[in-house]
Amino acid sequence: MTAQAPAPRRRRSLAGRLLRDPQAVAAASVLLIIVVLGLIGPLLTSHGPNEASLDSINADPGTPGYLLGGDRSGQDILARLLASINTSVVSALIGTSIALLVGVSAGLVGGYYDRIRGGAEWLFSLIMTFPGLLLLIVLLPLTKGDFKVTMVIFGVLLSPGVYRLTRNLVVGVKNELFVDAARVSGLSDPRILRRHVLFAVRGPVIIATAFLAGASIGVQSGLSFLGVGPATTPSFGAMIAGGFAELYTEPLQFVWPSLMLGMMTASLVLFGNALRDALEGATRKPVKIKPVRPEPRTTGDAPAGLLVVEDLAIAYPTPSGELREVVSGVSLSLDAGETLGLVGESGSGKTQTAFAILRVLPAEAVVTRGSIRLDGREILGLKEKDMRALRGRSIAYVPQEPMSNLDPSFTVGDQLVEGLRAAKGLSRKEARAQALALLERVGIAEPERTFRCYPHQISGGMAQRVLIAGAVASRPVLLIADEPTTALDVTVQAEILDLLRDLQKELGMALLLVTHNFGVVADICDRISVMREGQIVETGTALEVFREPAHPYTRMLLDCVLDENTVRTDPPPASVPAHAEEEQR
Ligand SMILES: Nc1ncnc2c1ncn2[C@@H]1O[C@H](COP(=O)(O)OP(=O)(O)OP(=O)(O)O)[C@@H](O)[C@H]1O
Repeated sequence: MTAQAPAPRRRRSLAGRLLRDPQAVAAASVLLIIVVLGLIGPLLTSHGPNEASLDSINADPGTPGYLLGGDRSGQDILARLLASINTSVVSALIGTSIALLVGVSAGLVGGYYDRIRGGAEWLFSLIMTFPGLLLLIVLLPLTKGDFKVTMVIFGVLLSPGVYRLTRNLVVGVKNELFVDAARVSGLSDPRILRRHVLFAVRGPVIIATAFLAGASIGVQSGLSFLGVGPATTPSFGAMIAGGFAELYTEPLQFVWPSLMLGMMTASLVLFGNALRDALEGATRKPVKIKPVRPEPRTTGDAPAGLLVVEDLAIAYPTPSGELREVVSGVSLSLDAGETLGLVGESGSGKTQTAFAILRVLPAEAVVTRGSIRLDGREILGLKEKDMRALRGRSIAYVPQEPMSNLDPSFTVGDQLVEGLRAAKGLSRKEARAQALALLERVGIAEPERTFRCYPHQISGGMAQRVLIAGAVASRPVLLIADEPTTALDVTVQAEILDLLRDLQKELGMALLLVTHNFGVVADICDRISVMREGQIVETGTALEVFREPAHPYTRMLLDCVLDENTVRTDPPPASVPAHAEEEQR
């Protein structure tokens, strides 16, 4: 039986992903309708936005020729509203383009060339010190209140944010191998920047664009609300200011422009969020699965055992929103006091299976089907409170990287005592005595001294012994050890395996040993399950699997294990230096 590689899934285009997102579709539709209304504004109204008539001062909505009524200057509210859309759109286009042009170009160059970065940092820090809105008001004599010139300046004021975003992204990708490869292949720097670096950083910059557009519209409206700029420029801000004055008598004059401004900026922000999800991949809420109730055992052939995993499947959402299975239908069982080796190459899903049993999978992981029973009790679907009671008591865990699993801020003793008190409700004194006894039991020569040490003061092997001491403290029925020796010296590896085997016998624990190394399982495991691409391809007793591996993948893994026959026996060439010969011996 050979496991089939999953067929590659086609990745949807950005437009395709946006079209499937209701938020993106709704926000883009609202924006499109508003922009089109602005463009065809002259066709929808019989008056120009600046045309005033004494007869139409505060005209009621529905007055012939004044669908939304007249304002306090006798101007058509609808005509001004539609013309204000155009002012906003032009403001957004100018402000965003200038910010992107200045910020992205400087960010690309500043991020790529270290020698230019210092000057660029200084310049953009200087720009950031200017108080934006105030500066735009102070520059009024220069801009003559023209909103287009004002937006050019505002674009420059927005550029430091874009510069920093781009610079950080470029610094992150410029040492990637694909950029080195482009350099080695003889591409010029400008071409590398345009083709490889800009392409790699485009996502966050595109997302920022929607927010820059919203900011430009907001500032243009804010300035015209304050009366900066000629009254002949139709703007939501000026309309809101006018409506404010008539708030109590003609509240609708205030409502229309506020509503339109709110809809435009909210749609831009929502569209920006949808763009981010589409480009960077949204994190799905983890799907809660219903616990699989154990079937009543009428026939007696249902698998029994301390730990029974049946048809377990774990998946992760991909950026396109589809689920990718990393564990597909794993079944295994472990009796009390038994040792099962879960073996497979890197990425085969061993750790994911172990994490599912411990119920510590990342939040984005989705258990799509299956059942995990410990002593007949279904673990999937168990309340987190109940699961916490199991973890560290009935099920314990020994990790791969002992050093990174000890908190550097606390002594070894503090960490053991804390764990013991939480698990067994002991007094500080009792917990200390037990911790010292445990340290001695796991083979630490000077328990008192180690108890007072911080993690950086002990070796990796000692740290692993400390973690094993903590794991077995509450006499768990199941110990899961995930590559417990991978990070250790070869000599220490054997000692740690011996310790695990001794403790397992002494305490009668079941041991699930996750490893990629057949050598490790050879002398410690009763049974072996071989995993490949998320599936178990073979299970058997250690003897069966080593003597007669049934699956070609198992045979391949076994062939990778070095034995005496693979050691070179031919004499070293004459040119090998003496010290190298010494080492070979
Ligand atoms: N947070 C995650 N998001 C998406 N995929 C993940 C995540 N964590 C793990 N995977 C994927 O799950 C698959 C199985 O990973 P797992 O860590 O179980 O492998 P493993 O067999 O334990 O290998 P190793 O010995 O290298 O840890 C891998 O393809 C990995 O890329």
